[in-house]
Amino acid sequence: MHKQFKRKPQKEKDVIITIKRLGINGEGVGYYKKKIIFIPGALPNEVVVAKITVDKPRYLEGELVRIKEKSPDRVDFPKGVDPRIGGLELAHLAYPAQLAFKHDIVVESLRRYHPRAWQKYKVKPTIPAPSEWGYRNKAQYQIERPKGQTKLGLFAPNSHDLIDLPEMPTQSPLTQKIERQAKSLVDKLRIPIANPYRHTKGLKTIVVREAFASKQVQVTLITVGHEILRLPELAEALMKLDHVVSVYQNETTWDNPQVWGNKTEKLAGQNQIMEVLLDKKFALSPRAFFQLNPVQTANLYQTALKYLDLTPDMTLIDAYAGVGTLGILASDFVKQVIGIETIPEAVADAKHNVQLNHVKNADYLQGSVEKILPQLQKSGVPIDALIVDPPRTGLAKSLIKTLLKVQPKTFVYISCNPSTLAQDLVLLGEKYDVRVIQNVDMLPQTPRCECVAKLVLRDK
Ligand SMILES: C[S@@+](CC[C@H](N)C(=O)[O-])C[C@H]1O[C@@H](n2cnc3c(N)ncnc32)[C@H](O)[C@@H]1O
Repeated sequence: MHKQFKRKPQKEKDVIITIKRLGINGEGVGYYKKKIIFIPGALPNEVVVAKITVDKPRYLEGELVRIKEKSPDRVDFPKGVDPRIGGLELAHLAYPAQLAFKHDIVVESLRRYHPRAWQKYKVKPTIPAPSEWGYRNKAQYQIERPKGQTKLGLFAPNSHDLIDLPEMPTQSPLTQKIERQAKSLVDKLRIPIANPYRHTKGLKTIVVREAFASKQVQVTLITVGHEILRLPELAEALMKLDHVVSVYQNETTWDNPQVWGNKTEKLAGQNQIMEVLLDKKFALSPRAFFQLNPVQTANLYQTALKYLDLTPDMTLIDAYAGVGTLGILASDFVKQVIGIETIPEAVADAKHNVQLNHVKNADYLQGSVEKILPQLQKSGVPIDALIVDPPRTGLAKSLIKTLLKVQPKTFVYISCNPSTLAQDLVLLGEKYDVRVIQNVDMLPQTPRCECVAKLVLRDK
């Protein structure tokens, strides 16, 4: 008999762990036989029973079985909500402790990469979100039809389990309602659904975005393939729902690892939906980035504008501009704004938003900041003030080199990833000191951070 069959199956043993801290993904971190172990759902100072699920040379992963000693910061997970859903990693932690955790994550990132004089940085307490629940303006649900039954929802992490119409307490109620209604219409019209196993054409994802100020809703139907049976009828039916004013199709392919494909086409209604922030209007088309928590975005932008110390003689570069939000808000306080953004639709929205707000001193350029900023410098544009708001990957090394040459006098860095922020500050530390970092909680119940750092040129 093969050796494998002679051995008795080893029963997985439960282990007892004292949780020391939270990891960057919000999981409890402890040690078992000197090896680090990550246990989602466990909290600092708790003693828990866990089952080891992953055993790698450098770390372990465990599943929480039972809490032996409970943290005073533990709160009940929202009732009726599937705990496997992503985006609720901290929903079992009291909100003040979530804010403290987000502050500590920033300090830990600084400690890890130790940019010059980091101990002197003032890392301010996290600004709480006005609402801890119902704040998300966008729902992006996947669609499948196993055994003829339509399912629309979110995948449980690391699985092919699609949780159908999940109760999602951080999502705005209107976006959830439209997703539910969209599912019924897809079902009624028997719209073909893209099959992930057979790689067939059809509907793959339904994105619902709400502009909080106007209550206008835009629905984007992401499809594999272009010609999908009865899709125009679905668009018409969606337009009849309350609040829906715009329906688009975005086309993707099975080999695209991103949710969104490159081709976007309007099927019905308006081109954009209208959001309002700090008394300025922002028209949004489907692929343009917009913060997920519009109410808290006002606090984020006000912090950034305050740290910029703008004066009327300055030229401000709004780098990674999205639909032009920060530049348009800053335009009242400077001589000129130049925005830079890669996505053509976002640039078109930014230009449109400049006109909507009767702004006369702002223009938006399409392309990468890495390419366009050196061109602006060469053509003699004075780069007095700079705001960067990059994706999670942070700034490209080539851009940092350019910035160290250009040396804008006032410089604000908005970051959604404290780890890349700290790494970029190491390089920027050659010329810049950091005065203050303000964390703004954009996404309660998640471990995600958003920080605003104020950089000042060091006196030689
Ligand atoms: C985090 S969003 C910030 C958008 C905007 N500042 C806001 O607050 O709404 C980052 C934006 O940068 C754009 N982007 C990503 N890489 C870029 C690059 N290399 N150059 C210019 N824009 C880029 C993305 O398309 C996205 O709109």
